[in-house]
Amino acid sequence: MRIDVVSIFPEYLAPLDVSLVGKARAKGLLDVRLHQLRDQAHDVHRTVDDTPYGGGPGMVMKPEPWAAALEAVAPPDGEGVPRLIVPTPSGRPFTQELAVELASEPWLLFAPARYEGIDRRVIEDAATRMRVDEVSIGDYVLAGGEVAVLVMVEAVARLLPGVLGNAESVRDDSFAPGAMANLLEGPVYTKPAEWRGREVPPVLLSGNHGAIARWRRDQALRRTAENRPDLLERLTSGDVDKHDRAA
Ligand SMILES: NC(=O)c1ccno1
Repeated sequence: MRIDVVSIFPEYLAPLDVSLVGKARAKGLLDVRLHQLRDQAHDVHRTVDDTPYGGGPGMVMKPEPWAAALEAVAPPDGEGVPRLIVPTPSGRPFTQELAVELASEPWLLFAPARYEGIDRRVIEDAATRMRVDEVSIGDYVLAGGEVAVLVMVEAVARLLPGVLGNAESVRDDSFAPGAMANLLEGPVYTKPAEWRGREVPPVLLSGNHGAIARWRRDQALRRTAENRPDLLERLTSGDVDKHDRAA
């Protein structure tokens, strides 16, 4: 997978050099390229923003530098077309399901905005050439989209074959498609079996895989009921025993 990020703060994406994503890049599983938006602003101050039409606070990111930056990354007559992801509080929710979908894309291009956002015409113009998703990582406002890019790149990269040491752990993720869809992951334990007077649940030491699986699902249902009752509403009645729902 190729990932391009255009930003006025490409240094904000430095964490993509370390840990899981850094190792994936070193293994050649991920090709991450960072681009400075200001390189496409040719006035003496390399200006990328201006006052908003219609008035109001803040500044809006100008269309010309962004259009030039996106076309420099993905020339209209070039080979292949990226999927453009624009982080914004007003976007569709970023979910594990969307992360799985994006992990199947060969090329993602992220356009994190600063200020009050990017002139709308940039999105409309790009949509004539590539798929554009405006995506929110949560119901809050950040100073810029770079942090959202870090979140999305990590969530997507860990799903790529060969990135995680144990591909099985993706299957049991919270929200993972399949058995865990709409369920939070339950508690986890490791050695020692007793620590500060607290014992590991005996079922986890039993070696009874069926009982362990049932216990884990029960714990997932309980944690979901406690922390995200809204998710339980999405589960079909067949998934959740009435007793568990009331738990
Ligand atoms: N909530 C978000 O995804 C976001 C992106 C930029 N600012 O906030």
